[in-house]
Amino acid sequence: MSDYSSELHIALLAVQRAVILTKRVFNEKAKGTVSKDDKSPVTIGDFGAQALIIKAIKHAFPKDEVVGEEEANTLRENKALSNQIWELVKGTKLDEPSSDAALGGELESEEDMLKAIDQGNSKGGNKGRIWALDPIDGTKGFLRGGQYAVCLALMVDGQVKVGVLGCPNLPVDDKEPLDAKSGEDASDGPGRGVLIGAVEGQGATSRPLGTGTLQNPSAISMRPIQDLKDATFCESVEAGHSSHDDQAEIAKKLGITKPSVRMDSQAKYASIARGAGDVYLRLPTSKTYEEKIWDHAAGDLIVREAGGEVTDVHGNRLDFGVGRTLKNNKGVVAAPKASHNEVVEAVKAVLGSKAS
Ligand SMILES: Nc1ncnc2c1ncn2[C@@H]1O[C@H](COP(=O)(O)OS(=O)(=O)O)[C@@H](OP(=O)(O)O)[C@H]1O
Ligand SMILES: [Mg+2]
Repeated sequence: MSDYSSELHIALLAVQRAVILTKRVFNEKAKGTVSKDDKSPVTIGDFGAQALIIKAIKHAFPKDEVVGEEEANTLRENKALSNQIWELVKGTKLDEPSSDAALGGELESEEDMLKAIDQGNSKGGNKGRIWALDPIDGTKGFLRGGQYAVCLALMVDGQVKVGVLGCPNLPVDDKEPLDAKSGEDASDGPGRGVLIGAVEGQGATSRPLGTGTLQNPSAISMRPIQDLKDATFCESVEAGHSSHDDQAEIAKKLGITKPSVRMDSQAKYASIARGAGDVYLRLPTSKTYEEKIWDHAAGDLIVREAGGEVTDVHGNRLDFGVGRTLKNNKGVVAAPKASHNEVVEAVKAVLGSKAS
């Protein structure tokens, strides 16, 4: 039986390398959006980070498939854009040569970059080894200088086995509690950047985000919470992605008095997993939207390995084995194991009262 140590190692390094690129994109102000879709914009960093990570996975595990958020069609139709991304991607490497070599070194050409992006086209499913990749999750947060995450998870036969989240704008300190400002611009703050990982059955760990070597990991766990009324709960910044109104009503029902912490991306899963917050609520805003597996796979495992439970609004575990989306689930409820049931009951009560 695999202990997934080499998969975790490669995933941590690959995410580290991708973050070098996303930071360059941000700092060079080359962060303009490519897609006009207001709900989920795409930046040039999304394409570059996807290429770098897929190159690393395919080098280490050639037979594995990848479900990646982006595809290269737009770039093939827009040479200038493709070239702009290639100029950023080609110089991006880890500081430690042996770590970079473990990822297969640099992409060789612009065409190689486009091919790597398109290798994220797996249909997903419940057979074999499939990685779920979100090169920049929380793109709106990224653009604002707020929270974003580079997210990578390995699923085997539809079960998440390895999860990694690179959160460049979260504090390094696992115990720094969230406050109302945690989701705001943090791009230039000192002591920021954390890399979190988990392997099924082996717990979750964090270490500072580096640029080539992996520092010693610390075990992370959710905060023990005696009474839910003292909980800190996280939600999306975007009201279009999850229903702020329903979430406020649920919090009230649970007696939570602290204001919600709004932040973009899977930094929400990362934050509750390390005890900086307690509960993550993502209530559907539409009957038709299907959550994407790359927006949840790594966070789901990390929270569960840190002592939490993650389900949909009906209390069912998220099903990552049915394709590129979570079509069997609606919404997300993540909370410490001992309190999770109480949160789901409150969710059901609030949503149920609106059913008719
Ligand atoms: N309608 C709707 N409902 C739910 N979710 C949606 C919806 N539309 C988009 N998305 C996805 O939300 C991802 C980001 O979620 P966040 O909670 O971080 O929100 S946000 O960052 O504040 O936008 C975001 O991921 P990224 O595109 O990687 O940022 C989208 O995949
Ligand atoms: Mg996303």
